[in-house]
Amino acid sequence: MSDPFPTDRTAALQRLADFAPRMGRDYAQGRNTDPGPGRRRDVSCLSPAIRHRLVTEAEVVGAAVAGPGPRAAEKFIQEVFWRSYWKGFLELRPGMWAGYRTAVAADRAAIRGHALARAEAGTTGIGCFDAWVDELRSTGWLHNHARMWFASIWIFTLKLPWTLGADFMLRHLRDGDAASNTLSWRWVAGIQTPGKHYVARAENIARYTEGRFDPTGELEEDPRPIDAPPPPRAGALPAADRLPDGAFALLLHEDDLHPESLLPAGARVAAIAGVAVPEARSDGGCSALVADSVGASLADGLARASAHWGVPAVRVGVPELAGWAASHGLPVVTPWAPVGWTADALAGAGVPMRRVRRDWDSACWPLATKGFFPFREGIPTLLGRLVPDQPAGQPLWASAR
Ligand SMILES: Cc1cc2nc3c(=O)[nH]c(=O)nc-3n(C[C@H](O)[C@H](O)[C@H](O)COP(=O)(O)OP(=O)(O)OC[C@H]3O[C@@H](n4cnc5c(N)ncnc54)[C@H](O)[C@@H]3O)c2cc1C
Repeated sequence: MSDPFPTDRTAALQRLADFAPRMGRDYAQGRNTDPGPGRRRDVSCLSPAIRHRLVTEAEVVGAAVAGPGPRAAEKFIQEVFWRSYWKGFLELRPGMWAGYRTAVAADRAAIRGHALARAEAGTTGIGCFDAWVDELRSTGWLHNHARMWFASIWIFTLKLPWTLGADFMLRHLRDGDAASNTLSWRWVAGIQTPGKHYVARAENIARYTEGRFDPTGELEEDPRPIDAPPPPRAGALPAADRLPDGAFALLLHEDDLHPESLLPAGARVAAIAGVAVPEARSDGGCSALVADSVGASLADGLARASAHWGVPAVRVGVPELAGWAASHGLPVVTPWAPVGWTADALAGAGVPMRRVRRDWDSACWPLATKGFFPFREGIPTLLGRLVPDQPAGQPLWASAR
């Protein structure tokens, strides 16, 4: 069977085109159901491609607008904006990522007994949970609803620290993302929206897995939310840099692999390199599947960039970056790496870089000051600004509902 998760832009665009007709009613009705690997038709499975920007959010939302239309595809469009919301939320509060990394290390050092090992090995005896561990390890992906159930069972039934669950998932996810993963785990635990936790219920799992699993009697269904301080207040989004007037060296990384649409026509790219450190996402590294998937996506980005600007492109390690930059003697330009392990690695590379940011991010991120629902009110305006070609006769949905 071909890989269900595209690692090159051509395959991702094909997947996008194939799924676009299902972004309306099919998605709205079927997105919560997980019929299992090989049988999913009502979700796009595009998250690794979007996470690396083999296809951009603007292209994905543009396909929904041009296909079923903004009203019919409202639910799908909102889900893509959840990603932008989470990215913005962390970008305005970078200390949450550093705090999470510290907490993972502390919780790992403090944990006693074998419960963590059983959870990570998928030998808890809870059939659905053990199957999701197996699926996560073998495919690098889980359906959104399964991620919610998984995190809830990890926290409230197995009573393991949420940080270690987030770390385990992140090591194995091909779409692994500092913002979406950390903040979704916080949300399930009830510390992102304080006091509101997500409780996995056997009846809900049986219904939305179409009877593949029925953990009746196996789950803690009346837990208290985790007690922790609320998220910090939002800070300001740092300004992005301007492109140099003359030639520059372009440094790509796993957070944005479509430089053809990031840089303006006429940009004078004279050298290209790419860096990927997926193993830096956790002190425990990442799975081989994740490393291969990220590496293949970066290789595709480098090959396209090389063809587009007509200069060679090489993959380099972080320790070689300073030498690569010095050998070209040009200013280094890089897509804005959002808060996470790549930004951490680039900041420690000792190379001055100009960080350029997409209009999408500059428009969305500053709005992530409060909860998603106030953010959602701004989506029609964002759509009008970021997805210009709205079909006639299909106005955006009304913002207040
Ligand atoms: C505990 C937990 C951890 C998660 N960790 C990650 C992660 O590390 N990386 C990641 O990309 N997503 C994460 N998600 C969000 C979501 O599960 C995946 O994005 C989604 O399952 C991807 O499937 P899809 O591509 O078929 O999405 P579709 O339903 O087809 O949606 C289209 C796109 O919208 C975005 N999207 C959809 N739902 C969400 C959501 N709830 N939050 C953020 N973006 C969303 C994704 O880019 C997705 O590809 C997590 C969710 C939970 C509950």
